[in-house]
Amino acid sequence: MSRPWRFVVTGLTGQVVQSLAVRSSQCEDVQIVAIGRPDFDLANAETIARSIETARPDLIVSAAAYTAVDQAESNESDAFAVNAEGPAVVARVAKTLDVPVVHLSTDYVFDGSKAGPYVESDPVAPLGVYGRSKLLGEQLVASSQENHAILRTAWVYSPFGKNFLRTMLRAAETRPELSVVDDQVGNPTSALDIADAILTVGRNLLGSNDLALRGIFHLTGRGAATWAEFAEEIFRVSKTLGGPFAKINRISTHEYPTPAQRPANSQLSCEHIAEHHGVVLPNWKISTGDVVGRLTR
Ligand SMILES: NC(=O)C1=CN([C@@H]2O[C@H](COP(=O)(O)OP(=O)(O)OC[C@H]3O[C@@H](n4cnc5c(N)ncnc54)[C@H](OP(=O)(O)O)[C@@H]3O)[C@@H](O)[C@H]2O)C=CC1
Ligand SMILES: Cc1cn([C@H]2C[C@H](O)[C@@H](COP(=O)(O)OP(=O)(O)O[C@H]3O[C@@H](C)C(=O)[C@@H](O)[C@H]3O)O2)c(=O)[nH]c1=O
Ligand SMILES: [Mg+2]
Repeated sequence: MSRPWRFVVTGLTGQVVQSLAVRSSQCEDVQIVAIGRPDFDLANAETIARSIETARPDLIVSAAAYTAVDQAESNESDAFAVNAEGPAVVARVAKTLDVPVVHLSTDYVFDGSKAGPYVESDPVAPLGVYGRSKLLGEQLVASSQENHAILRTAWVYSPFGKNFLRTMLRAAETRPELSVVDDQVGNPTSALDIADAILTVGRNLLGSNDLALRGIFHLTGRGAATWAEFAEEIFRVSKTLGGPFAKINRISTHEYPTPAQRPANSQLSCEHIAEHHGVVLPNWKISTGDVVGRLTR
């Protein structure tokens, strides 16, 4: 067999990076090489080219980001450096090396005013700094390296790092009831499923010059939920496994004030990636059960 493809992934401890390490260990044809701070710092452009070149990528997965949505409101220059200017440099290096880029983006590029699921061509109108910085990141990546796939995902959870699912399980260890917003609808997505999709999309980009494989794609778990419904499912499963449990009080957004405004509806339609890359993620309840199981075992 020929040597495995080297997928160089930005970030060391991120949910998607760690999930790629898990999933690639189950396949022979892809090796994951993670690069991160201090050697590779998106906020320090001089570190970017050298660390990518040293890692000798066949493909770059641009997964690192400033993901603290509320903090971004008061740290605009940091968010734009990490989510927009840094990824632009990454994409320019990819162009120089002639390797494809898979770049991750977010449902928060939309304002949530649409009635149904958003398609890739729907108008963007981010509500906050995080969404605006990620949108500029998409635009700079796309214009720097045409050989790209931008994957917009949403509501990412996993056994790793900081995410809503782990926040809920931890909170339930000390509190019998939790109040969670029930008027924001989206698509909870397991980072382990995202990792499987990135492996498939990456192989497709390396295997074909077809333009239909390039561009923006929505990539989320199947099915929609409110944050309160997501929390209830987390605890339904956790309870059956003898893990933490809390009763959910369904509240509205105005009862849970936050620095950043979030879209009321950020459901994404994933037909485009199904058609062109053959990628369909499991229903969010299936993967939520899997992740709660991994954490409660
Ligand atoms: N989390 C979510 O709910 C969603 C995420 N996304 C997008 O998916 C991608 C992956 O997200 P996720 O895995 O959850 O991210 P995490 O929040 O779990 O991790 C963020 C990663 O970014 C890295 N990072 C942050 N700042 C820098 C920097 N200055 N230089 C280098 N690396 C840096 C961190 O590095 P370190 O390891 O050093 O801490 C970490 O590895 C991101 O692009 C995000 O915008 C999209 C929709 C939803
Ligand atoms: C912890 C908590 C949150 N909430 C609300 C706040 C918010 O509206 C919603 C989710 O809160 P979080 O802070 O976990 O989620 P948030 O940081 O908004 O998550 C977003 O992260 C970025 C990176 C993305 O790209 C998005 O797709 C999305 O996943 O739940 C409650 O109502 N009760 C609670 O106890
Ligand atoms: Mg492998």
